Amino acid sequence: MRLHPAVVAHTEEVLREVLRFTAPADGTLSRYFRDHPKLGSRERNAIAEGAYAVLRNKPVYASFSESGAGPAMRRLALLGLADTVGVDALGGLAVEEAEWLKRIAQIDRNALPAALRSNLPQWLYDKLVARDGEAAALELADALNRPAPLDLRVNALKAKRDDVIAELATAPIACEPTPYAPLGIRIRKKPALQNLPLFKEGAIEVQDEGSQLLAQIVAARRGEMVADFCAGAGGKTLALGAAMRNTGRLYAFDVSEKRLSKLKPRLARSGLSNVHPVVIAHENDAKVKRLAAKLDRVLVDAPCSGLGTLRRNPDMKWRQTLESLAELNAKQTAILTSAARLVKPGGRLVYATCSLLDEENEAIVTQFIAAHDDFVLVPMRDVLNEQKIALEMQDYLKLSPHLHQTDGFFAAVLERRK
Ligand SMILES: C[S@@+](CC[C@H](N)C(=O)[O-])C[C@H]1O[C@@H](n2cnc3c(N)ncnc32)[C@H](O)[C@@H]1O
Repeated sequence: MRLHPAVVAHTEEVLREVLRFTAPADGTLSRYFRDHPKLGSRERNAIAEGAYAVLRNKPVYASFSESGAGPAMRRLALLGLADTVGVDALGGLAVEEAEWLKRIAQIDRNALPAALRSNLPQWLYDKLVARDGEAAALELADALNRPAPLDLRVNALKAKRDDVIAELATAPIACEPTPYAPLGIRIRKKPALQNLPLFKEGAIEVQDEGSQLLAQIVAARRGEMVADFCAGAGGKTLALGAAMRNTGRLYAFDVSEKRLSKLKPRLARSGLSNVHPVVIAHENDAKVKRLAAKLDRVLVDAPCSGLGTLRRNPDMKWRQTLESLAELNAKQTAILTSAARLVKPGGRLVYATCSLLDEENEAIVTQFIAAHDDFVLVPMRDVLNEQKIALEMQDYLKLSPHLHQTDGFFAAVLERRK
């Protein structure tokens, strides 16, 4: 069945806002749908998919839309929709539009110049090519430009992975265990989970496998004192709290009250009572300082460019610049330095980002170790061995979508000397 002809106009309208890049695209889309309550779920999906395709493929679409007729935004919307829902599903196309889309479909995209085909901003493409070479950079770009699957984490306090997979199968939701994370489940489609008893009862949470692995390498144990320094909406906090079997004390710090408030309903579902969310003014807040040298584990999931999550947030690549990167680097160093003070002798500090860039990752850690001789790097291969995770790594955890089918993540484990 064809989509309502208004879908193209809605996609055009939402793109006009999204492409200003003044706010995250997911928020803009949610607001748009709230303002247009009459749109059905099929239409909403098509509009969102179409708009995301434009964000993913903006440079290639811009070159395609040099041909064709009609308003530029409509051409972009048509390209996005044609690539996702397909031309045949689109209602209300003018004859010349349908013919133009057919001509575009014949173009061999692999024959386009490499930088254009990467669909990355030039500065980012140049950085990746300089580091990895053109072939690897293109492979990475290609994986980053595809939608991600939906990963779940099973809450070990409430269920077992095999039982959850069996229950999902009855829904019916086709899924499989994730290859590396012991509690992960991967779903290829995007079913609505909110109404499933498994979700309502807190047996499952949405969390990328890479993010689950980050929480696991923190290796928080029963009865320990732990801080998730940049907890946000608590994706990793929930995994840490469950790993601690709901014992000990887990502080969830963040400067954003709004983000931290999103942790509350998730905590209620999870059944965790060992988590203490604390809004802090900045990384040197007195609430942080009084925990100096008291904690067994501190996770710094630092604010970063988010370029490892382009599969889910394709607008990030257009919202980051070399200037914003430099600002982030200063913040990352400041937060890591302050969080380090909380670690007790023999305790561990984990620095993590969802960035793919060395300057937000290795460079921050190397600089930190050079300035703090009381911390030593624990090679990631040892940490992964301890945790029985079958991943080949050297000193650091470096996950990327083209190699591990996860979002891009980085992590380093540092131990405070006794
Ligand atoms: C990568 S996000 C955290 C995501 C979260 N850990 C999760 O797994 O869902 C980084 C977080 O750092 C927070 N942040 C920024 N500056 C901070 C600071 N100075 N101290 C603590 N948190 C900060 C941001 O508000 C944001 O929520």
